[in-house]
Amino acid sequence: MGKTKKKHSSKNKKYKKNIKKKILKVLKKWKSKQVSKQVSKPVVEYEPTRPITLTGQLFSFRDLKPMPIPKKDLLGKCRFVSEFDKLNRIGEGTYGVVYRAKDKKSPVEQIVALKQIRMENEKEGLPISAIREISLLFKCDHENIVRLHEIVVGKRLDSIFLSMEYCEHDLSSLLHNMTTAFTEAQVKCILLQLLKGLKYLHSNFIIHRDLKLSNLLITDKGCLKIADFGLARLSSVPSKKMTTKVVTLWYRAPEVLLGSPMLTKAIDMWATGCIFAELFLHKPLLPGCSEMHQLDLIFKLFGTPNSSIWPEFDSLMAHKHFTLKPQPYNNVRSKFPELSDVGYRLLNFLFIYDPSRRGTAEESLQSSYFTETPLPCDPNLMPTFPEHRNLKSKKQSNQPKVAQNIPTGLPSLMDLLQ
Ligand SMILES: Nc1ncnc2c1ncn2[C@@H]1O[C@H](COP(=O)(O)OP(=O)(O)OP(=O)(O)O)[C@@H](O)[C@H]1O
Repeated sequence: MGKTKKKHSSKNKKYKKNIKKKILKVLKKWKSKQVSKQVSKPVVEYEPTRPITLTGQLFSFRDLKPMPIPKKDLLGKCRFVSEFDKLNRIGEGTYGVVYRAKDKKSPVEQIVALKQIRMENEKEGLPISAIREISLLFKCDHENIVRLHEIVVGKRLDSIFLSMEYCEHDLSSLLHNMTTAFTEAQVKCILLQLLKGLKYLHSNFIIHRDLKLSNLLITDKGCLKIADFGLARLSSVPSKKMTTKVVTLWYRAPEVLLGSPMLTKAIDMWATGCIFAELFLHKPLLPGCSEMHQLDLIFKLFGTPNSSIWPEFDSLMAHKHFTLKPQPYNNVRSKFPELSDVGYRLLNFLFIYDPSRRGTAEESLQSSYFTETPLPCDPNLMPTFPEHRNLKSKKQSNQPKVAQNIPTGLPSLMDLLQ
């Protein structure tokens, strides 16, 4: 009995082993068929002649299921820059050269701005400023924010361009070339559009961090566009620590100059105050030539702050090795004798020392400055200066650039999200 039982069980084992082997064989065959199907028929067509895929994998073999790529992520299909005719160079900044170019493939004449990313000192890929600019601009959809059409590539791996909507002027060169100042109705029109753009950015938790006249573009239809998002960041609630070396000196808020670790959207509002004043005066309000000089100019104009008007002030000053000359008065009124009382109130609202009390874009838009005469002019009635664009071959920015502490190399995801 015992012998026959043993015989049976060993037969069973052999039988099971054989079946297992067969199943495995069939499975293997089936799997390899699936893989070859995937290879010969990718879900996304990919032209091998195009050198760059800015997005990750095209499809995954892991689960043998194709991964559809959302249309907006099809950066692997970047067009070549040779599909554009470069017409002329229109600007040059710290992070790249900008060209006016014509899209040869567009059925209607389309002029774009091509900003070439400067890669000279980059050893590890795209600079962080470019990655920030691309990721934030792709998120934005507002008429007062410059539109990023697409990423365009050159033959070399390191030639990458942003193709953006073309704007006739930037406010810095426009102001530089104008013989007479903007009228108050025009100043209001520009300020209103800037505040609308900022309201959109701030409600999407984006802080621009480098607002200045040369980063405000104007189309030939008088529409203002906020540009240059190379320093912009996503803010978080509560606000995170950010590098303090942001915003070109003349537009830099006092909390940035004093090294506050918590930088908020209020730094954009201080810069907006400086821009408002500059448009009105036709010259920069606070043209400092060093950080100390900048602070000195601010305190002279707005009075020396103290902890009763700005609670954070004493703790910020505790680590400073300089003392302040007391200046008890706010001298703004004497600088703007022609500004109405409401206009003056709005200006002071943007220059409140305490960032948590400084005017926001949303609040400023409610100011009756925009409903009293002269009313803001219609953007279509803004002057167009076609001749000025040609005058501007190089960026005329004479603002001192203080080193902006920007790390180079490929950013981590955290960097992008900070
Ligand atoms: N979309 C555009 N249309 C027309 N001109 C543009 C456009 N984008 C940029 N420019 C011009 O190019 C100049 C430099 O562009 P941008 O500010 O984006 O470069 P950047 O290297 O980031 O400059 P920055 O040194 O100010 O950080 C602008 O001041 C403007 O004159």
